Formats: sequence, structure tokens, C-alpha cells
Amino acid sequence: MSAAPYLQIRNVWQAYDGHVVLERLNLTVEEGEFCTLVGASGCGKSTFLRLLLGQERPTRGELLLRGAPLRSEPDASRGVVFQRYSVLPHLSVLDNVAIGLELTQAPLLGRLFGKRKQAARDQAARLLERVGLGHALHKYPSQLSGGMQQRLAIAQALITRPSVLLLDEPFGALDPGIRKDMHALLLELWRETRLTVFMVTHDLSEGFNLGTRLLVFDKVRIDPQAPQAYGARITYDIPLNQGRLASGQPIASLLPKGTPQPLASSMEPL
Ligand SMILES: Nc1ncnc2c1ncn2[C@@H]1O[C@H](COP(=O)(O)OP(=O)(O)OP(=O)(O)O)[C@@H](O)[C@H]1O
Repeated sequence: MSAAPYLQIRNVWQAYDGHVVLERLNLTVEEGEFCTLVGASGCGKSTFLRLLLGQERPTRGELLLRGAPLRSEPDASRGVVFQRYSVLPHLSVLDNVAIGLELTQAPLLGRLFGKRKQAARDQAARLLERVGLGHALHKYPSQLSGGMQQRLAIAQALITRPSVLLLDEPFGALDPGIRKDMHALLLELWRETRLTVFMVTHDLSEGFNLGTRLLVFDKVRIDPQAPQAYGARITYDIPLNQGRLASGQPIASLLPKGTPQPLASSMEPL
């Protein structure tokens, strides 16, 4: 008997007070795929990410992870990065990342003490080093550039070692040069971790360059008399950059010489 697919979206609909946003979504995604999501503004891409995150339940249909219903609340298995405001302004860079470990390892108090606290801080510092923020551990988010803030948001999302990473236009507010650096970083991290990624972008070339699969959301049915009666569907599902999936190469052979240590070794067992 073959194993259940990693993620299955089965006939999912989402509507708010009769306003149908998404309709008849059917999708199977294998572990380690990098899906980029594009579509007109307001067609429901972020709504789809919220369903994957477990922030919302679908009006109809089901989302299955390895054959079992996806947990209906956000948890450490899913990391998320938004275009802005992912990081906590009142915490230092180091604390912004270490807190993810404190909250998962000490869910009641939300704080660790003694050696465990130190271990969490060391682990967070190594990951921050990996994303290029080793020099900024004690700064606050307001003291960082936009690109550095998004590096921090990515580290924050990855510290709990999620198996799915959800990115909602994470580089939308960055300058083109900085975006390129962030693309390289994201691809490196994805290759190291073999995470399953869903990334919303308005930039088609970003979608084509980064993804192993491009999902286009669009409304197929439109009724001018009742514009909210129909939602968007996935109208194109385009395989891309498939060689990256097949390579399975360890990161050390993919990274240029002198690159900081691979993420896998920055993320010790909890
Ligand atoms: N909680 C909600 N209650 C009511 N309507 C909602 C809710 N969440 C989303 N919507 C509506 O669903 C539609 C899709 O919104 P969504 O943010 O998912 O689109 P999007 O494709 O991500 O847009 P953009 O590309 O502009 O970010 C919008 O019309 C929005 O107003």
C-alpha cells in the first residue's frame, strides 16, 4: 500500500458571509516542494495560507497532512513570515528568535531557566549567524534595515524546525538588490532543510525563479450581477526547476566555499 501524500487539499472552499473567496481547490503537494503562489490582488492567496497555517478552517472540504486532518491551530510545525510586522519590536534580535524555543519548550511559563535557557540562546545565535545576523544579536528590530528584518523573520520562523514554511510576500517591501540576496538565502535554507514551502508573491519572475511549482489563482466564473458568488481556483499548476528537487545533494556541496555552517547543524535536537 502506498503512503498517503504529504499534503492534500480536497475540494476546499472558503467563504465569508456569502462572499466566496476560494472554490474547489484540489491539490496534492509532496514533502520538500517549493510552491510559489501568484494571482490578482484580492483573489485569496493569503486566505489559502491562513488555511494551511490552521488560522482558519475551510467552509467546505478538507486539508490533510499525511492523510490526517491538518491541525486546526497554528503550531511549531508551521513557520510563517509576512511582508512586514513578523518580528517583535520590543525584543532584541536574539530574544526574537530564542523566544520561539522558550514558548515551545516551556509552553506554560513561556520561559526557560538556567542551562536550558542558555542552550536555547546558543541555538538561536547559531541560526542568526547562519542567516547573516551574527553581528546584530543585541540590536532591536527598529535598528535593522528592511532586509535584515526579513532575515530575522525567517530565523524566527525556522527556529522551531517547522516542516512547512509559509511566506506571504516576504520580500515585497525590499529593494531589488536586497531581494536577490534574500532569494539566494531562502533557496539555500530550503535546500538545507528540505522544508515544504508555500510562498505568495506578486513578482512573477520571483515565482518562476524560486519555485519548483507555480500555482496560479484566478476566478474562472464571474457573474457581474453577483461578483461575490464565485471564488478563485488554481487555474495553472506549472512544474519548474525540477532538477532542484531531484538533486537531494547535501548542502555542503551546493554552497559556495566559505559559506557559514549549514542550517542543519545550527538546529540541534530540542
Ligand atoms: N476574515 C475575513 N472576513 C471577510 N472577508 C475576508 C476575510 N479574509 C479575507 N477576506 C476577503 O477575501 C478576499 C481575498 O483576500 P486575500 O487577502 O486572501 O487576497 P490576496 O490574494 O492575498 O490579496 P493580495 O494579493 O492583495 O494580498 C478579499 O476580498 C478579502 O476582503
